[in-house]
Amino acid sequence: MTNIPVLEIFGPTIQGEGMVIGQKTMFVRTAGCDYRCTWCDSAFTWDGTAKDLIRQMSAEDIWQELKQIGGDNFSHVTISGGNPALLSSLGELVLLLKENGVTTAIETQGSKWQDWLLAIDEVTVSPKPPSSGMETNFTMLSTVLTNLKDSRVSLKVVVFDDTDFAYAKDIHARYPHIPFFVQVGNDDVHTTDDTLLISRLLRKYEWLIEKAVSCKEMNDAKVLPQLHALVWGNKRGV
Ligand SMILES: C[S@@+](CC[C@H](N)C(=O)[O-])C[C@H]1O[C@@H](n2cnc3c(N)ncnc32)[C@H](O)[C@@H]1O
Ligand SMILES: Nc1nc2[nH]cc(C(=O)O)c2c(=O)[nH]1
Ligand code: SF4
Ligand SMILES: [Mg+2]
Repeated sequence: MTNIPVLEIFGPTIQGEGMVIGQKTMFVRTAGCDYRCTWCDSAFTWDGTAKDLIRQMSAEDIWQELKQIGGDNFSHVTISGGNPALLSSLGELVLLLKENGVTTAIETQGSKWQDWLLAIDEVTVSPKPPSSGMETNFTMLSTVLTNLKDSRVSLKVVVFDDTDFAYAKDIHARYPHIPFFVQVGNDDVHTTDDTLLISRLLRKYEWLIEKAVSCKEMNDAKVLPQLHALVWGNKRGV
């Protein structure tokens, strides 16, 4: 069945964010999202601008393309989007990767559940702070996190300002036993001026570190930049 809408397959690169930052990985980016974050760095997955690039693929098609692009140089695949948890059809891909000895990770915002999430090796759940313009459904988020209680899961909140930081504290307090990450927000996702962007992101990283180290509720949190943005700026497919 060619029923997985794919926008990008790329790598190997490194995971630039969160719980397995630095891990060599391939990426599969699916199309479509139930959110519309104001600052989304992958808005082309849902705003229509890349609709002609969407390919309806089968799990086997995706696996063949991963091998064609990555050769022998990968053993890990990250599925992102958009929101991949919109797609029940991804279960087949997750199974196929597992059968071939490939470990898997996923990026999702915790607004939807799929049973195949239980077969993913590293699940990153990233609820959205006020600056995104989105509202968190805490009932759904709690259901997702409860279902994943025996999985390797982490929470990652992108922070742009003080209000977002307060939201991040609240999320960490609600789910204290889940490894927690705050991530620098990129507020200029279109610039091609890497030098300017990188120096800005580093200043924002310093600001976020300052916030976290002076906050006792964040004693157990990890503070990270988007490593890929510091290396490649806003370039796509890295
Ligand atoms: C593009 S999203 C796709 C997966 C899923 N929809 C989600 O948001 O978790 C992947 C990750 O990028 C983060 N992200 C998106 N735009 C960002 C930005 N402008 N600055 C920093 N992180 C961003 C999201 O919060 C999420 O953790
Ligand atoms: N290198 C790299 N790391 C990432 N971590 C999360 C990404 C995403 O867009 O979901 C991403 C991405 O697009 N590239
Ligand atoms: S949930 Fe993720 S993909 Fe969807 S709009 Fe927000 S950041 Fe973008
Ligand atoms: Mg990204």
